[in-house]
Amino acid sequence: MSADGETIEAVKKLRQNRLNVVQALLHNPCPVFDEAIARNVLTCEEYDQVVSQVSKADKIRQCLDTMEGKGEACAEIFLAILHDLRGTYPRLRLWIDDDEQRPDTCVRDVETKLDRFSNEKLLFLMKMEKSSLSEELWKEFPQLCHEAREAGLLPQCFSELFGKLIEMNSDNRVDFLLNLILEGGPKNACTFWHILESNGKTRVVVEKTIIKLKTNENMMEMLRKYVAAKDDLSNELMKRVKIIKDYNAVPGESTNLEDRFVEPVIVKSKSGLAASSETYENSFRGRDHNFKKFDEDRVTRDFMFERQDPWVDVLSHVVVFGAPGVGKTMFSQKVIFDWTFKDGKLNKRFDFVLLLKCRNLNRICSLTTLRDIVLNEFPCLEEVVDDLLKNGFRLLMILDALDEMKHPLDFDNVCRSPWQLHDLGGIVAGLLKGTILKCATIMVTTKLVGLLWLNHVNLDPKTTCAVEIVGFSKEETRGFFQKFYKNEEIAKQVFHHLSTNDVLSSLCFNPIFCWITATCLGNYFTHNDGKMSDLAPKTMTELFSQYILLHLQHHGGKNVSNSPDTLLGLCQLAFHGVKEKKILFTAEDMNNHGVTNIPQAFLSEVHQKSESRSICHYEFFHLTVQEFFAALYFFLPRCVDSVEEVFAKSTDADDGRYQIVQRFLSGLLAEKPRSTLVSHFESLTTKPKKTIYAWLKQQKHKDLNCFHCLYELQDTDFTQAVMGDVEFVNLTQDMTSPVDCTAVVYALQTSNKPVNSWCVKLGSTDSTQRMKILAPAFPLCEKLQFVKQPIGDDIEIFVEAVLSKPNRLKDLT
Ligand SMILES: Nc1ncnc2c1ncn2[C@@H]1O[C@H](COP(=O)(O)OP(=O)(O)OP(=O)(O)O)[C@@H](O)[C@H]1O
Repeated sequence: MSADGETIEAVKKLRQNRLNVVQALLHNPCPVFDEAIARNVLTCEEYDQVVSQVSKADKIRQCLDTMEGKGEACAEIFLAILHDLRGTYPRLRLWIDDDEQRPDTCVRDVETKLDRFSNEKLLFLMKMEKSSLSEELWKEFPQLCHEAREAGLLPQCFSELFGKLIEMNSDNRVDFLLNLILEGGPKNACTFWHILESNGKTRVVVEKTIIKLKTNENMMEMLRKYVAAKDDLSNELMKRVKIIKDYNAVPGESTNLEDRFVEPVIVKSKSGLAASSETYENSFRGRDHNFKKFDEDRVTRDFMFERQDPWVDVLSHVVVFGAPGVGKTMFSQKVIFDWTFKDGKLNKRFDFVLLLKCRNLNRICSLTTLRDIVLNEFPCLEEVVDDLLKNGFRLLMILDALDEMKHPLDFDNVCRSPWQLHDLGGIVAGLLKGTILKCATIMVTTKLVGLLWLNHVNLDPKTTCAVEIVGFSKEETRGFFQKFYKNEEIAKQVFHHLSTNDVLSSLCFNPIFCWITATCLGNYFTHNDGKMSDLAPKTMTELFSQYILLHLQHHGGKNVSNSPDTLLGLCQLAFHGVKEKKILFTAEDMNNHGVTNIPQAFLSEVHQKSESRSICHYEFFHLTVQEFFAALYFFLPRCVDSVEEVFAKSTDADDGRYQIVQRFLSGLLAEKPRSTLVSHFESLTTKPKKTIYAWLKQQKHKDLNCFHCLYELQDTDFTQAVMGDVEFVNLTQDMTSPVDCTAVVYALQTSNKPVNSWCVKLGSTDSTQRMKILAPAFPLCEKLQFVKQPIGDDIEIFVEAVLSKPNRLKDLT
């Protein structure tokens, strides 16, 4: 209330929103001034004073000062003017009441008509009219660029490149500008229409468009159909992606994507696709991920859909690749989920998103058209499909799991039109090559093997964004457990269990192993008394045995457990694969090993291109699973291969192919995994025991892998026996990861063996973590030497460990 009792709500509102008003009106405040004169709240003198200010911002401020100075009644009328003109200044809608009851008193004809259209319709209208707008606005281009900049409609990168932008002189310069405006989504399109309308030179273009709309029923109808189809598609996709089903879900059981999804580490591919595809061969190894090294190249989901070069019109390809189980499918689900939210960045960028799963496309065997494929998947697009597929502008087409595509991609005979009858291989090849939907963005997810297909496309690096999903770092793993258990306490306990066990936690960088670990460990931590937690899997073999059991109980594993022949064949296939460094198997391989009934719980289909056709291969859904089955093979009574081979090979220092198999072989001698597995398998022998024990004794731990085997074996007596004459002097020099440290410390602590001299190298990236793992073993040493690197910041951990129990330490350097 003011001193004379008058309420001062309107004045207060104007004052509070002063900055908002200035920003909203900035691109052209004149219509507001005109309306203020028309409604008698601004006199001619006051108007002269307003327009005599130098900048537009100061003109608006002067006008606001005048209104506030004239009191509540004037301020109320001024607020009403802003309300009536809210269509011209969309930013006003951020705070001004959008009260439909309030009658529009504005008399400005064209504007009222623009106001009748939703922002979405104005965006589609701009798209539809792009070519005629391009022609008619060519001359006004520099002025429009200025106005678009003032209204904040240009992407950030053009604040620096603005000088270059207004100098553009090409025929398609307006087209380019309109693309930039459209990139900002419906609100920006609406503001731009109003900019056109408020400029004397361009107003006629708006009027012409409105008249065209009024006289052309089809155009009006098309706008309506577009908006409706987009809504329908959005609802349909939301239904499909918001729920995920775990591998072991019982019928009816599901989880919300948002309740499970954790942002994985994604890095920009530096080497380019050709080089990355070559590394497929090398993917046979390489589990250790040091996430720190990815920090620099890490990218966000939004970044992937930004044009890398500001001057290109569209981003043509987004390629997302990564190891099996690393979360490529989950990622594309999340992209779609984000799009379904209005006002999100992706929703502004793309009007339509289509998801085609290559596995589903495999069902198509006859000639077809892209139009039919799309309609079959999304019948809700019936009314707009032809327009949509004309060139695909502002369309995101996602091809999920290209590696699973059965049809050969025919790059010599590509499809050239969405309406052309063609085989599927030619259609997908056309999408990748851009002979169809040339203005769309095609996103492909694939394992490395699928990148071989893309080598045929010569993707332009300026219009392509290639990224690799690397997996979860420690932070994401923690986040995953929190989401998975939905119980802070259990998540904490499991995470703690893992942080004291590098053997298991090192697996969790791959989301699928993170899920396996979470699935298997949960039961051990649900009881508050903590009694069960001691029984939780500690070794890789215990974890995998639990997981295999889980798969056999659910998820179609029954044909393995009910059929000893299938199991034997599967294990034999796995072993021969490891032996030949092979992870992809043909149908012939399957036959040769007697795997007639493909167990989908463990093997997935991959389609690899050869000269002119696509060959169907099978692979274990992860190499580690293959290695587990390879080890299991030697415990089956009908195994015909000799386990000696697995240990003989390890003398060749460069060949690590059997390392993990050796660990699983040792682990399968241990009691816990055997008792887990025995309920589902025909009896497991102990045939390999003699060879494994002999090898471990004879190696005397020259090979670091022996320590891992001892860890998996969990046999205290044997560990004590073999640790008798081990030389430690340079042992940690070979330790390449914290997991190695864990295995060595286990052996030392179990045997309680005094160590004469030990040279420790902590490494530069994870020295604290290594120090924490190794420290409990330091009291056993007489002479301890830290090479290349002093203890430094980790001194406290060191001191605490050494003083915590009687120690033999005499010499420390
Ligand atoms: N970002 C994530 N957040 C949470 N869980 C994830 C994530 N990514 C993957 N997962 C888990 O890992 C499992 C496998 O993921 P997904 O199927 O997406 O992998 P993929 O890379 O497509 O595998 P493949 O190459 O074998 O087809 C999912 O079912 C889920 O349990």
